Amino acid sequence: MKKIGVIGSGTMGTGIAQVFAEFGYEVILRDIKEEFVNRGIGLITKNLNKKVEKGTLTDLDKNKTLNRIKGTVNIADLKEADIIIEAAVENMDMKKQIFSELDKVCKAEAILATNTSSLSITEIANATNRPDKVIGMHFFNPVPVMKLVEVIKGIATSEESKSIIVEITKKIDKTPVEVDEAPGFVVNRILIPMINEAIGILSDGVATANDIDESMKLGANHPIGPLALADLIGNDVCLAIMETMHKEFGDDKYRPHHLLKKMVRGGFLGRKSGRGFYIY
Ligand SMILES: CC(=O)CC(=O)SCCNC(=O)CCNC(=O)[C@H](O)C(C)(C)COP(=O)(O)OP(=O)(O)OC[C@H]1O[C@@H](n2cnc3c(N)ncnc32)[C@H](O)[C@@H]1OP(=O)(O)O
Ligand SMILES: NC(=O)C1=CN([C@@H]2O[C@H](COP(=O)(O)OP(=O)(O)OC[C@H]3O[C@@H](n4cnc5c(N)ncnc54)[C@H](O)[C@@H]3O)[C@@H](O)[C@H]2O)C=CC1
Repeated sequence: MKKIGVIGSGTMGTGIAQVFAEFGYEVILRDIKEEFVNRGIGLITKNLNKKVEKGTLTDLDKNKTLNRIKGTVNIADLKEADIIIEAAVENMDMKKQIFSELDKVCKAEAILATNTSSLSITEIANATNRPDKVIGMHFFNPVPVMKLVEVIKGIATSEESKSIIVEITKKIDKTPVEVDEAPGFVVNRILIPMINEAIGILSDGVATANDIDESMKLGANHPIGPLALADLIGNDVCLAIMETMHKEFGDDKYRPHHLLKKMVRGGFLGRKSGRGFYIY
């Protein structure tokens, strides 16, 4: 069975690590600081404890799952991984830096996947000497619940790499959808401008945050409203996606709302910082 490396133990990296471990894969979870790694493993433990409380997981299986996850701050520990999934911050320069480091330490045959929400796979791949083995593997938040994985080939990604990612996506009980490289791919090109519009409605004083969210829940049957969703995703991530789409398409319909920028500048990032459109 393949060994999985995960880069970044934040919102997405912890979800990805948890799901692979639950399906029996050995996982190496890497972040830049010991405290971040521990926080990530703490989050996974909390999630698994909830399942034990609900009676959908035994204590024994919880411990087996946790034992399959090894935390590290040392990127060289990823040398044993067959597939590495990068889920660090949504910033092209950072991703290029990470992929160039991964290219040096990982096995020649290892596939380097990115969970980017909007960035060019081709550009990330160009930071490595193995662009045929670099691919987009875009999970959705919360990873343990959401079934979709967008699989995105860059200009040089091989069919073989794509097949391996499609296959492993099915093995963890997710549904892969093949998507051509384009800013924001499919889901985020629809979803994030909707969130941006909701922020505009809030800023215009048309309705309160609660009423905007209630409206979309009751009037459009969304599971949660757009502002609660922004808090779940992270306002920094939403802003980064809008900025990428704005820059890449050159179309002002993707201009990030100034209130979104203000929230991020103030550290109102959503659930992960304890405060966004709501307080947590
Ligand atoms: C930005 C990007 O690049 C891409 C993206 O991810 S965009 C964001 C995509 N995600 C969405 O749109 C999510 C929309 N929201 C939802 O689907 C739902 O609100 C939700 C699934 C998150 C929560 O569902 P809910 O009915 O509101 O709450 P709740 O009853 O507490 O949870 C439902 C189930 O999900 C589980 N769950 C909720 N949050 C979870 C989390 N963070 N981790 C693990 N499991 C979670 C709960 O444990 C519960 O499980 P059971 O059915 O086994 O009891
Ligand atoms: N939040 C969401 O709903 C979704 C986010 N994504 C994408 O996933 C990626 C991660 O997003 P989140 O988990 O939300 O971010 P986050 O901010 O919750 O976590 C990012 C983590 O990466 C770590 N990190 C930064 N540089 C690193 C490095 N060089 N090596 C290892 N770890 C490093 C940070 O310390 C942090 O713990 C981004 O590219 C984002 O666009 C994709 C789907 C959904």
